[in-house]
Amino acid sequence: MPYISGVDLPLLRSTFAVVERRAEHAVTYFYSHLFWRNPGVRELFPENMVPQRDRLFAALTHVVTRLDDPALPGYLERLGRDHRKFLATPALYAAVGESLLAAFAHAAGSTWTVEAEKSWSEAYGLVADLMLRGADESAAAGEPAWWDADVVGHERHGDDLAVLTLRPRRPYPFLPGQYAGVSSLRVPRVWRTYSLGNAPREDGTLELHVSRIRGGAMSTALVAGVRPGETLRLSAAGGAAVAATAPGGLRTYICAGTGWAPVKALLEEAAGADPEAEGRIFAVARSREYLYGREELDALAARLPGLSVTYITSAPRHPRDQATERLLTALRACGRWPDHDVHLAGPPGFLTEVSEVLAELGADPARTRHDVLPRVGRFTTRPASRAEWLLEPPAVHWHDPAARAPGAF
Ligand SMILES: NC(=O)C1=CN([C@@H]2O[C@H](COP(=O)(O)OP(=O)(O)OC[C@H]3O[C@@H](n4cnc5c(N)ncnc54)[C@H](O)[C@@H]3O)[C@@H](O)[C@H]2O)C=CC1
Repeated sequence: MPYISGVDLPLLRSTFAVVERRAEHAVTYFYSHLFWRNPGVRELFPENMVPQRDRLFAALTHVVTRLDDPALPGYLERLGRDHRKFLATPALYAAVGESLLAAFAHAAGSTWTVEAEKSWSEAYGLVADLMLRGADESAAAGEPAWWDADVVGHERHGDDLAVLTLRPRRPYPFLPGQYAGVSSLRVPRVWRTYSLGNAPREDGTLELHVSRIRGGAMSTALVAGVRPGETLRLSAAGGAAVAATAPGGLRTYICAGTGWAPVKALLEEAAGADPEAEGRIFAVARSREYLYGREELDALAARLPGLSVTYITSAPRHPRDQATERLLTALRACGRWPDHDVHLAGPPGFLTEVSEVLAELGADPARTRHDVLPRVGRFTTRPASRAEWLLEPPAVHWHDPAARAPGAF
């Protein structure tokens, strides 16, 4: 049963299938319409609109393919709560709805009937209402739209890596293994997610581990620009890769690059709550110079003597991904995979490759935990038909705020 009554779901999906095939065209029309009709709105969006364009259709696809999913209202309420950081007002939701329908009408051509328009208008209204309800509830609970956090430490590890220490100005609730949206005035209105690199501390400080991405404005600003004394913004912590292994349970932690950050947080938690923990840790980096967390990992391993530690890097002058091959060889030599919880963090390609091999080795996919990471998609790589979406629904670029940290704000 669709949870949205009065909306013709098959009609909604068939018009969306037509619009999706002309996605690039529809998105260009949508933003032109939105900015032309609402001149003040352009400045709410980042300067670089290219990633934004993919995000719009990824989000729409997520909603359209799940209109009959009972989990959708909760998802939309959390999304609305998260959108407070974009300063999304009821007027903006209304303007977006108007431009979306105009763009759909334009892209759908003769398939855009009065009935289709009515169904889309009703469906958008319901989506916007649920998102606004989530935003209102979070504001009524006293949750800020974002947390200001002062940079109190900035440690460089070579040209491409930095560990930032932040002190939020008000209590920031999170669980070990979660991530936060981060924004800097150096790159206005852009938000990127980074894992929090520590378990909650008494002094409230947080670590962000940042690897500079070629051409990435935010990662470059955080690694090479930001200095102590500056202020960053954090959105509410989210992420589902947080369930700690029950005391006494076997576990394997595998991290690559700055995927060390959430694993470090989980290990800090285990060192406090479960020092007898048994299992293994694999820390992977493209070269020895990129193993920036070695001292901390050795110190944590000393507090967790039941966990073996293996460092793996590519051989000198070998490609970055040789480290993954070496890791997979090491994982194949390990036993008892069905008995282990596996905590994984690292680049998306790494997660895909390692998860597949772990499943072949007998690890339980339900006990293999990692964040849902965005696929870097362009229109050209988007599935072309509804059948393809069903086989391989595109991942949503917005982070999944499903597992927010509990607590007072
Ligand atoms: N919560 C999480 O899961 C976190 C994920 N990350 C992700 O990690 C990445 C950071 O990258 P860096 O620290 O620069 O790591 P990196 O680019 O130096 O990669 C580290 C290692 O991962 C493996 N790897 C990388 N790309 C691969 C691919 N496509 N296929 C197979 N193996 C691959 C290689 O062995 C490489 O040596 C970002 O993509 C970020 O999104 C970062 C922090 C937390």
